[in-house]
Amino acid sequence: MESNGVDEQMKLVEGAAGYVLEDVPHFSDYIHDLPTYPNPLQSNPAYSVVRQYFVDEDDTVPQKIVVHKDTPRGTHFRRAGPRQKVYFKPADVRACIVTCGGLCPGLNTVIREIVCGLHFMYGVTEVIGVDCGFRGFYSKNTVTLTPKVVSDIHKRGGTILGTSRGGHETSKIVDNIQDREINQVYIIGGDGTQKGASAIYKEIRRRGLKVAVAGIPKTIDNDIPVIDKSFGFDTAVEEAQRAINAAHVEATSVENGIGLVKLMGRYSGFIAMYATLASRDVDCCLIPESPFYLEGKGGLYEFIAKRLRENGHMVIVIAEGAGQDLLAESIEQQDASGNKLLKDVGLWMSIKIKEYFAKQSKMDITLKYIDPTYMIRAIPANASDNVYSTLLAQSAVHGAMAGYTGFISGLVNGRHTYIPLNRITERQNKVVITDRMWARMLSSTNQPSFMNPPKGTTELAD
Ligand SMILES: Nc1ncnc2c1ncn2[C@@H]1O[C@H](COP(=O)(O)OP(=O)(O)OP(=O)(O)O)[C@@H](O)[C@H]1O
Ligand SMILES: O=P(O)(O)OC[C@H]1O[C@](O)(CO)[C@@H](O)[C@@H]1O
Ligand SMILES: [Mg+2]
Repeated sequence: MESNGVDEQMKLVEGAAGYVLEDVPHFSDYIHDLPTYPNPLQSNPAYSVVRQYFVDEDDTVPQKIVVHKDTPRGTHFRRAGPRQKVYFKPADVRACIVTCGGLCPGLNTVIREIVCGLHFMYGVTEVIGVDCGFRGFYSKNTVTLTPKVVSDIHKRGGTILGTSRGGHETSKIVDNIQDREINQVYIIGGDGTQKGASAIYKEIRRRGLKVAVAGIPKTIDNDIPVIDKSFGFDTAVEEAQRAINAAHVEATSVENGIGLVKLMGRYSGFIAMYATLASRDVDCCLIPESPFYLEGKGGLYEFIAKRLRENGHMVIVIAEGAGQDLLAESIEQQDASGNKLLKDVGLWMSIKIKEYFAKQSKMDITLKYIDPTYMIRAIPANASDNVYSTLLAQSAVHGAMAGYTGFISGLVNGRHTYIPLNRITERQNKVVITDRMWARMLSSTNQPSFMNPPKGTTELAD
């Protein structure tokens, strides 16, 4: 295999039969003659007995696992896990952890397992937590993190470090990293955060510092590409069921009852789609990727009337980013990170539906609007997300100790991998409405496809 490095962000290795490894940066790419040390896990009583515990340097994971006999082998990512050699003496490591962006179940588990992984697997004792996101590097104090401090934080929602949006000033952050003599930076956050991590990595590399930057992607919206799913997503979907159940109970307890539930999902409707598929009680699921309209043939009002005539009740799930184009207010607002601030489509829709049926006077409806938005992300991770978060954190620790940098720890086709930061920040993951999953969802609800809005439909311009 021959290295074909394109620039510091694209490190491609090509092999026979169209094999491509999208490799992650390593200290040795820009600092020469660094000493290495045997991995302390070799003498760890828990791990020393494991056969083949260390990952073979040549192990890679394919991005596409469905292939045809003549297709090229395609893109691969480096397999995560401990290496025989490490690039840090444990006593020299000074690590820091920061959490940014919105909350997500599992954040505390990731923090806990970075601290415990460094401590128990590698004998690293100096770990600090940065208070309240990126801006905490230069405007806040740090907290000392030990296994004792983090021992039961995985049972709590939120992040013990605090989080924030905005406030990313790359050179001030890197100055601070240098001043504090930090040499491993663990950055937990969504797409915005990982763009910030990428900027920090580039500046560190420009200054020629031996500082590893490891990202752990976090997003309940599941909007980060390449990875199978984000930690916390399953917990959020599970919690969303409780709101949908309540909406169903309310709707079935009255004549012509409608339960309307708004779920998170700014640009991607994964939570709404999976919660709908899981529940089987939902009659209509509306997401940002699939435009809809209210009036006329094939519209939402017509469908609601039909379902109420057939079943006497219905449940609608709407992702917060759906139908934003239909709302009247026009001034677009942004949060501190530059994300679009959404209008409350759930409240708007509940008013529109009530007004429509009141005007029609053919059917008396009772609509209950449930907005569990923050409840689905402010809870602790469920069991499977706890295990998943633990493995992501441990992979990040193994990668940083092995001298990798500018990478995220992510699951690809069920295998833990290291993915270059630029690969996950170049686009957002979205529900593809021409894929089978959306078709499965449509066939479970039997809702209209909203593909053919009648000409002159007022809601489209309303
Ligand atoms: N392009 C960028 N370059 C540098 N920093 C960025 C960039 N975009 C966002 N950030 C920083 O990353 C942090 C988090 O970003 P943001 O608020 O968008 O959340 P996020 O990580 O995308 O998580 P969520 O999915 O919850 O929105 C903020 O401090 C923000 O300033
Ligand atoms: O109100 P906040 O915390 O700024 O964030 C809300 C956004 O964060 C997310 O939960 C993503 O983390 C989105 O679903 C939501 O739009
Ligand atoms: Mg984001």
